[in-house]
Parts: sequence; C-alpha cells; structure tokens
Amino acid sequence: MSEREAIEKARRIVVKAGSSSLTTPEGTIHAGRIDALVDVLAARRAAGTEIVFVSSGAIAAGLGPLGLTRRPPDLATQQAAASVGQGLLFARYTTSFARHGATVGQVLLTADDMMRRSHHRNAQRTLAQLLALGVLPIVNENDTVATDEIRFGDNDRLAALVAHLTRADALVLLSDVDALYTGDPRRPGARRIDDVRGPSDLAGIELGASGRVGTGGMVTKVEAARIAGIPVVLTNAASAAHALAGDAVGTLFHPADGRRPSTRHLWLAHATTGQGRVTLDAGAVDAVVGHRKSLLPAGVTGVDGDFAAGDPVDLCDGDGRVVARGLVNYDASEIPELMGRSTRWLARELGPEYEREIIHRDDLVVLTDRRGEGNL
Ligand SMILES: Nc1ncnc2c1ncn2[C@@H]1O[C@H](COP(=O)(O)OP(=O)(O)O)[C@@H](O)[C@H]1O
Ligand SMILES: N[C@@H](CCC(=O)OP(=O)(O)O)C(=O)O
Repeated sequence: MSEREAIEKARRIVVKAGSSSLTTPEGTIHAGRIDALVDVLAARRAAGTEIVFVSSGAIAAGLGPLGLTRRPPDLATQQAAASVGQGLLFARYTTSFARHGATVGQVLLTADDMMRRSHHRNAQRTLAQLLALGVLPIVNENDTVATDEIRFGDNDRLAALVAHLTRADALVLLSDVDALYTGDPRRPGARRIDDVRGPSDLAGIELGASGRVGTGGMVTKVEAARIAGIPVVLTNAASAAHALAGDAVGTLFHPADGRRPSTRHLWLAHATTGQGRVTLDAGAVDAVVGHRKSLLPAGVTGVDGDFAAGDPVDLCDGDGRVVARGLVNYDASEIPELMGRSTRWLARELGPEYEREIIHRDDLVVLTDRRGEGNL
C-alpha cells in the first residue's frame, strides 16, 4: 500500500490547521473557511474515520475583538488575545460541526501534559475516551497559562505529538501554502517539492519565516513531519479534501523506518529547552550517550542555572557541547554537594534518599551520537 493509500484508508487521522487558514487579516474568525474545512472533516468522520483536529488561531482570532492590528510581541497580551479568541473559535466549531450532527470536545494541552508521565496518560485517556464516545476532539495549546519557558509556541510539533499520543495513522498539516517549496514561495523562483523521503531531500531548502499570524513557518512543519513517524501531508486548507482522499496534493513526507521513540522522549528532545546545564566527565558521557545509562552524581563535574527537581536540563560534555537532555531529580543548589560522589557514599553520609540518580535513563534523551550527529 502506498503512503497516499494509507492516508485514504486511515482509521484515525490528526488534521492541523494554521492560524492563517482560519482567521482574517483583521484578526477575526474566517467563518466561511472554517465551515468549508468542517464540511471536509465531518464528511471523513461520517465515512468512519476518527478525526482529531488541532486548531491554531486563538491568538489571531482574539486580535480584532481587542482592537489589535497585529500579533502582540509580549506574552501577557498574547495570552489575553488567546483567552478571547479560543472561546470564539470553539463556539464557531461547535455551531459549525452541529450542522453535521457532530459533537466536539475542547482539549487544551500544555507542554507539561506531554512530558510528565501522569499528565501524559491523563491526556491520552481523555482523547481516547472522547473518540470512544464519538466526540471529535479539537486540540490547541493552552496559551492562556503557558509561559515562554514551557510553551510549544507552534501547533505543528504539538500536532505531531498528538498523533503519537492517539496512535494516529496519518497527519495532515494545513497551511496557507499548498506545499513545501525550495524557498519562500512569496519570492520568485521557488520550486514545489512533492515528496520528502529523508534529510537529503531537504538539503539546500530554505525553511523561511512564517506568515503574518502564524508561528514557526516551515521549520516546525518539517520538524513535525520528522517527529510524527507516520505519513504526513502538508498542503493548504483548500486542498484538505484531496489530501484526506489520498490524492497527490501538497508535499508528502514519508516516515523513516525504525522504531518510534516514546512521546515523552520526543517532547524532551523537541519541545523543551533546558532550564540549566549539568557538565559530565568523559566516563559519564560514554555511559549516557554510548550505553544509554542513567546519570549518576559521580560523573558530574559542574552545574549551571537555577532549576528545580523535575525540570528539563541539558547535559554537556567537557567541551560544552549539549549531548543529552533529561528531567533532573535534584534542585540545582543540591548538586554541588553530590558531584563526584558515589551513590553508596551519598546514601551512607546523607541518607538513603540520596541513593538516586541525577537523571534516570527513562527520563533522558540523547541528542547526539558519539560522532556528534543528532539522533532524534
Ligand atoms: N520553503 C518554504 N516553502 C513553503 N512555505 C514557506 C517556505 N519558507 C517560508 N514559507 C512561508 O511559511 C508560511 C507558512 O507558515 P506559518 O505562517 O507558520 O503557517 P501556519 O499559520 O499555517 O502554521 C507560508 O505562508 C510561506 O510564506
Ligand atoms: N496556540 C496558538 C497557535 C500558534 C500559531 O500561531 O500556530 P500556527 O498558526 O499553526 O503557526 C494559537 O492558537 O494562537
């Protein structure tokens, strides 16, 4: 079965639409476009496919009602716009899907929901239950509470992680461009790319900045396709029906062969920034990178930053290169006392609660192999 056929026959699909496809340049909801897209999603759902819809546009749809003419640069105003826009957006979806007798459920996720095991299972259960009840989940980032540090910021990677979370068969990314081009299609000379089979198909391509209201441009879309591990089609909202039918529209990203990493590991690698740095000696780099072992206090030579237990931190080698990222078990202030000590010594001198790793291997992703190449 070709990948296009796989999309046509998929039993569960995540569809993501960008702000520019759903809102007007004046910062209001584009009702006509929303209805047209809803018609396509409802038709596919009526044909027996489960759809999870990831909708951007909360910030963009809140601009007009707040009298703003452009996306505000500061987080607080973005959050306020999202608070206004998300309500309007969801109200529109509820009405629009009701025309087809479909019930929708709002799911607002934070990056934390993808990372922490308990939250992650919770989000997964909620989405599964909505689908089991015949409800069409509409997902967005919870922009009103997400801060800069913990924010996805773009919904492309969020959609890829939701595709993991729901074990979807395909992901369709709808934007205001009909495909990936060799450069920004607003400039002359850019050529359309039909298929991306691996990194070599992306060599030399300019993944330039986003449009007026979107975030991330093509960079986050390409990254989403890499994260997803399933067939991904990138096209414009007007081509949604063709994309879902498996027609040759847009750009098809073919999934790479091999095991799919866990959603939490993908989140750690792609959607977090380290809140600090821990420096490793050569033996610890070898254990963590080469043998996928936990990081023990004995292999730590330095610590920077003001992080708390549970935060993501970058692990660096002696030359300052980031080799891995993980969720740390200690506050930054606790680590200097533990550095270079064996866990047995720590347990004897400080108590049994100190006989734990700095970072457990289940909470660690390696960002480079020993030749210095990225592997996630
Ligand atoms: N190589 C490229 N191919 C296609 N589009 C590109 C490219 N580089 C930059 N772009 C721009 O990316 C924009 C889409 O990104 P973005 O605004 O983030 O979309 P969305 O809101 O749909 O997520 C397009 O309008 C296009 O002008
Ligand atoms: N969560 C944000 C989405 C951020 C954004 O602009 O995403 P996109 O338009 O998909 O590039 C919102 O709803 O406004």
